[in-house]
Amino acid sequence: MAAVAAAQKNREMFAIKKSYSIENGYPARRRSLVDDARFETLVVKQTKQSVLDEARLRANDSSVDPEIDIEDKPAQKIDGEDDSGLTEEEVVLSNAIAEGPDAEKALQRAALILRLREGMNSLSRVLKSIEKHQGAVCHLETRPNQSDNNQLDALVKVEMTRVSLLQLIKSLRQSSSLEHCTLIGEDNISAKNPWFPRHASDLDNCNHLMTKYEPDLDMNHPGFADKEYRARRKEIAEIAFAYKYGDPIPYIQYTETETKTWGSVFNTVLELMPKHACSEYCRVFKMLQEEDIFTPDRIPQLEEMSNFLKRHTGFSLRPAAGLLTARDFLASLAFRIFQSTQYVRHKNTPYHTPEPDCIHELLGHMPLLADPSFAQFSQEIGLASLGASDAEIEKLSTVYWFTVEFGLCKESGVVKAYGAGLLSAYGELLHALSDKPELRPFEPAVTAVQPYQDQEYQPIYFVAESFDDMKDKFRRWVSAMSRPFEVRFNPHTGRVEVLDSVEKLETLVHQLNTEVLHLSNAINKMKAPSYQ
Ligand SMILES: C[C@H](O)[C@H](O)[C@H]1CNc2nc(N)[nH]c(=O)c2N1
Ligand SMILES: N[C@@H](Cc1ccc(O)cc1)C(=O)O
Ligand SMILES: [Fe+2]
Repeated sequence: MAAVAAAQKNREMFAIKKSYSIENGYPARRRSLVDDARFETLVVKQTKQSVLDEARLRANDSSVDPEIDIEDKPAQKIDGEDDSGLTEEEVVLSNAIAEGPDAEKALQRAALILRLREGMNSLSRVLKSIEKHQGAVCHLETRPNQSDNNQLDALVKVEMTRVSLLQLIKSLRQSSSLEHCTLIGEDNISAKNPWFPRHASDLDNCNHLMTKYEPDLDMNHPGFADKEYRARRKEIAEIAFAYKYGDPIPYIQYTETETKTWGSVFNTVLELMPKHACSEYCRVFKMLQEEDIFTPDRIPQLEEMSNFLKRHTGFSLRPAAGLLTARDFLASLAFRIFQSTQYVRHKNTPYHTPEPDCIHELLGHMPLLADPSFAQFSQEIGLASLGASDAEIEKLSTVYWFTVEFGLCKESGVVKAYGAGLLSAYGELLHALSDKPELRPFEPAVTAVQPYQDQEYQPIYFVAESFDDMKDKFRRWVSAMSRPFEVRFNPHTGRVEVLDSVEKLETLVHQLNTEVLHLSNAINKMKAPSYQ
C-alpha cells in the first residue's frame, strides 16, 4: 500500500490539470486550445521524460526492480529555458501575444498576487513599476501574510497592454523586494461572470487532459514499457486532438490484438452480467446485441455507437485523447455529449486499466447513456457543473466517481453494479462484489468528501437503496449547490441559457404550458370511451 501511495504522489506531482476555467478572462480562449492542452512547461516535461525514460529502461531490463521512487531523484534544471516559472495563465498570455501586432497591443485586465518582503515600502516600488509600464491600477488589496507577519500579501488588478503586462511580470520577478509574483486570470477572482461553454461547438475548447495516466508518463501503466503500444495510443489520440465539432468521428481500423482484447473483456462481462449488473444495463446491452453493435469479434466504432445513442436519448459522442479534467468532462454532459476515448487498453491487463479506454466507455458507459432516465440525469450533472467553483467541481466529480463510475445499488435486496468502471473491468467487478471491500450506504453529502485513488481497485464502494434512489438523492444534492444562477439547456437552439431575466422565464413558462396542454389533451383522449 505504501508503494501505491508513493506512486499516487508521483502522479499528482506530474499531473497537469487544465480546464476551460483557466482561460477565463482571456480572449485567447477563442483560439484552439489543443495546443494548451498539450502544453507543459519544457522543464517539467523534460525532467519528467528523463526520469521516466530511465525507469522505462529499467522496466525493460528484467534484472532490475521496476519500482523506482521518482521523488528521490533531484529535478534536473535545463539551461536556456526561461519559461520554467510561468504559470498557465502566463503561457496563455504569451501565446495570445504571439498571434500578431493587434493582439500584442490589446488591453488586458489581469490580477497579480504579490508577496512583499518589506511591507508597504515594497508596495510603492511595485506601483511605480506598474506606472512605468503604462499600466493602470484598478484595484488594490493588502493583508499581512499569514505565516510571516513581516511580509505583506497584495492583490493588484491592473489594466495594460499584454506585452507590457508580461514585461512587468518579468521585472517584478527580478526585484529583490518581492518574494513572488503570480498572474491569475481576472475572472478567477471574480466568479460573478464565469465563462463556460454555451453551445456544443464550444466543447472544442473543453478537452483539456490530465496527462498523469498516459502510458508515456506513468510508470505503472501497463503500456509504459511497450513502445509499439505507446505509438498506437498516440496515433489514436491525434485523431481526438484534430477533431472539431460537427466532424464525423473518424473510423479506426482496430488491429487483431485490440479486437482480441475487446473480445475477452466482452465475453467475460457477458457471462457475469446476468448475476452482477443492474437491470437497466442488461436491457440496453441486449438491444445493442440485437443491432449487432455489441459482438465479441468487432470493436464498435464510436460513430455507430453515437448514432445508436442519438436515436434513444439524443446523447452523442466526440472523441477524447485521454482522461479529461473533471470540469471539461462534466461540461460536455450538459449538451448530452459524452467525450469518449478511442484507443484500447494494453493486452496484458484486460481485467483493469488505469486510464479510461474505449472498452471502458463502450462497455461501461454506453448502455446506461441509452437509458432515457439515466441520460437525463447525466445531463443534469453536466448542467450543474457549468460555472461551478473548483471546490464544487471536486465534490461533483467525487460523487460522479462513486456513482456513475463505481456505483453499486440494491435490486430486490441483491447488490448489483451500475458503475461503468465496474462493468468494463471484470477484475474490479468481482472484487467489488466479493467480501474484500467495504460497502457504505450512498449519501451524497458524505460520499462527496470521500477521498479516492484511481489506479487500483477501490477499497470502499457506496451502495444505493436502488438505482432510482441514487438518482433522486444525487439530484436533490446537486440542486442545493451554491451556484448563484440557474441554467437550462434549450433543445431547440442547442444552447445553454442562464435563467436571469423575467422575459426569458415568461417565454419559457408559456412554452411549457403549451406542452402541458398537449399532454393533458393526450391523457383525456386516451381516457375517452371512444379510445378503448
Ligand atoms: C468527472 C469524473 O472525474 C470522471 O471520472 C471523468 C474524468 N474524465 C474522463 N475522461 C474520459 N475521457 N472518460 C471518462 O470516463 C472520464 N471520467
Ligand atoms: N478502470 C477502468 C478504466 C478507468 C480508468 C480510470 C478512470 O478514471 C475511469 C475508468 C477499467 O479498467 O475499465
Ligand atoms: Fe468513465
